[in-house]
Amino acid sequence: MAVVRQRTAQGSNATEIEKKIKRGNALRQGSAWRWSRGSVALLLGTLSLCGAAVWLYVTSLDSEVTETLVSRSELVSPQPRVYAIECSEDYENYKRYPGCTPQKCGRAVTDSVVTREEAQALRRNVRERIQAVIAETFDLDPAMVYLTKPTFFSRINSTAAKTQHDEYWHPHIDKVIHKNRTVTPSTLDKMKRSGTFSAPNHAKLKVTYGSFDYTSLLYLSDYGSDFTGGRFIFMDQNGNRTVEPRAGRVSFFTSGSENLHRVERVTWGTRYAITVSFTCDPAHAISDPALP
Ligand SMILES: O=C(O)CCC(=O)C(=O)O
Ligand SMILES: [Fe+2]
Repeated sequence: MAVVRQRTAQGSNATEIEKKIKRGNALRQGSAWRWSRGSVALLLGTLSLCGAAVWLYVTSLDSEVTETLVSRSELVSPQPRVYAIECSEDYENYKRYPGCTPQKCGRAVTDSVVTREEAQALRRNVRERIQAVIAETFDLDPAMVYLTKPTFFSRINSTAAKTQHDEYWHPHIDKVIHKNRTVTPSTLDKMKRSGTFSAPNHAKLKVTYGSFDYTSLLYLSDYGSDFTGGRFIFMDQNGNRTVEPRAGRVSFFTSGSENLHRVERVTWGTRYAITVSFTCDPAHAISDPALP
């Protein structure tokens, strides 16, 4: 009897132990499951945080951009895409040259004047073709529109600017402003509204180039794949409008304060462009520079 009882006791002990083991296993499995679910959630949380940080970084590179006029991937051909805008009052302060001084103002972009291959090869006759498309777009006599200086090649990367002229990201207008005359009230108003007015900017506005009347830019590299940042930004009263560089793209505009602009800082890679400028004043005309 005693033996049986002992056996029974042993048997019931074994069952208890088995149960405990099973309970222990179940608990361990449960906590392992909870643990792995927790890790997945943590991983997902971290990934989404990283994603959000990257997105914030990319979008904050230039959060002022409100509209892209022409994106890198578009091909504007055969006709230029023209955005007409009202001419600023500046022109009233300058001598008017019939057949050249802007009567209609605006900005335009074309990918068909220079091919990507030609942009890469920097062919000589680029100037005539740009001059022709400007004359056609703004109803000018091409013979009355002269190449002027500076017409230059620019190479921009993310290294620090060496001189003030390398600080291409400041808002500016290309047409010269006489030393003792300040920008027109409407330009100032535009700058104040867009939050870009500051004393140094104001000073810079007085020291841009010579007597540009039409500015053109021939881009030699692609936004997004050759470099990041570096979009061209028109700073309008009601928002900013960008042109994304693309090899072979020619962007051109009247050089008055109707076209206040800047270039975003280049954050990666190298951006190549040629600024080709035109004047109406024969006194500021130059002959074709030899291209490299
Ligand atoms: O390179 C550009 O897109 C614009 C440069 C510019 O604004 C200028 O040369 O005045
Ligand atoms: Fe400019």
